[in-house]
Amino acid sequence: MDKIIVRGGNALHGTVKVEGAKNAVLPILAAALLASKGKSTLLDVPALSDVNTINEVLRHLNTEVTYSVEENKVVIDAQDQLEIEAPFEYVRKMRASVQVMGPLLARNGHARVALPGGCAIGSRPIDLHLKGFEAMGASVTVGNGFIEAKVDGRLKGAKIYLDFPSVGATENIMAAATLAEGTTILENCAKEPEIVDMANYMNKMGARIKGAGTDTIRIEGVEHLSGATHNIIPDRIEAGTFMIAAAITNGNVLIENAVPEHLASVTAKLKEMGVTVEEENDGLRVIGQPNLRSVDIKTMPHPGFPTDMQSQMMALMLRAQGTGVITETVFENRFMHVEEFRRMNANVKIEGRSVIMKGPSNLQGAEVAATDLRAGAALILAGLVSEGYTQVTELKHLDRGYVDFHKKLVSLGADVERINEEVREEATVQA
Ligand SMILES: CC(=O)N[C@H]1[C@@H](OP(=O)(O)OP(=O)(O)OC[C@H]2O[C@@H](n3ccc(=O)[nH]c3=O)[C@H](O)[C@@H]2O)O[C@H](CO)[C@@H](O)[C@@H]1O
Ligand SMILES: C=C(OP(=O)(O)O)C(=O)O
Repeated sequence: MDKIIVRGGNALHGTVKVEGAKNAVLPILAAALLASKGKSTLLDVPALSDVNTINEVLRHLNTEVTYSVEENKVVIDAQDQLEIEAPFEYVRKMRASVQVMGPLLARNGHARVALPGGCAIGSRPIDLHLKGFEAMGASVTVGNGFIEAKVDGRLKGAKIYLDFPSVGATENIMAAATLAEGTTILENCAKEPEIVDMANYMNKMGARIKGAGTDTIRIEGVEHLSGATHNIIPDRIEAGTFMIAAAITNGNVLIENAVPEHLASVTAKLKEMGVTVEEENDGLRVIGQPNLRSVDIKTMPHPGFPTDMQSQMMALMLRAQGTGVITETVFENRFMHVEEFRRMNANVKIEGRSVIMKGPSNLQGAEVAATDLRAGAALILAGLVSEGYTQVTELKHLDRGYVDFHKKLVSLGADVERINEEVREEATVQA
């Protein structure tokens, strides 16, 4: 089992380059299933374990997927008749596998996807996705651990209002609607930059989508879509994580490829705390400052403060003066990292959906577990400013969303090492 060992104390300096966005590439790879003619070529694809998982799902569904990790490129040929089923072995590894449901239903008139179940951050139902498919004429049944959706002929365009601006539901319904008969109007939909990226890709395939990035999306269905070439947008959450790495260590880092508009809410909170954030031609420069002020933060759908930055921001807030409050409104249970922070001597407590921090905490190195993907990054960030050594385990979560996280930190001057415990034990036995 791998672990990352961090020795705190080094300020980070230099330039770090952001990869393509995990949350854009996953639904876009799923949408590649819509192309019954030609191949799709996706560029700037990050080398993440989640990308391997979705590629496996696509192969299982009878597409040909060629992945060149060195070139950050995936080519998908989905022209043959597709299979209909995404089994549990994939969905349990990665919930985003459910994003194949809309494209499969639209292309095959039939899709069977294993029920995703909950995960470390909450129960995460997909009722809104399913209501959307039903509104477009599909019949949806749940049984034996699967969700099955079927439609006779084509889906029908419909007016659909989402009770909550769910990212996944917006993407799944938008993809399904591209091949529906007539027009779909999706209201109160999610406005995340990844949705705009996915709509841009599908429009290149021949779809007719307008309004992505606003709260109403209008999709005029077409008869077929063709493969297209598309560059994935930069990962705003990876960028935000490195912004915090610079701020927390009192460093000075240029985060290359960061898109300022995608990070407006994160930048605003960092500035409110006293951190310097400057726009440069090729990204954002973050310059840490001593004596940070505590702030109050509420996670919200985009353009609000992203839930995927909540735990990293908590690491920074632990270092600020005074009382700060973070309220999580998007997921019901995204505070598993709080107990791990406490093991590092953090002064932090949970009250309902809020976490209250009285700072600054004198953080101490400890052995901690990455309870989810962003928690893993947040614990490493806290380790950068802790006394002594921090060991972070359960790195499979981190690898879902960060490419070479420890190597990038090392290139900025951090004292971070990734070790493989089994290899180390073997070496000890041999010695
Ligand atoms: C692969 C991907 O892009 N993942 C992102 C996506 O997840 P995901 O698409 O799963 O997130 P959603 O926006 O759908 O979920 C937000 C909230 O809505 C609830 N909900 C959602 C759908 C539904 O049918 N019913 C329902 O109740 C969820 O339980 C959750 O509490 O957006 C989240 C919110 O920005 C991010 O944290 C994830 O990183
Ligand atoms: C929660 C996240 O991702 P997923 O929806 O893939 O679990 C995340 O990226 O922080």
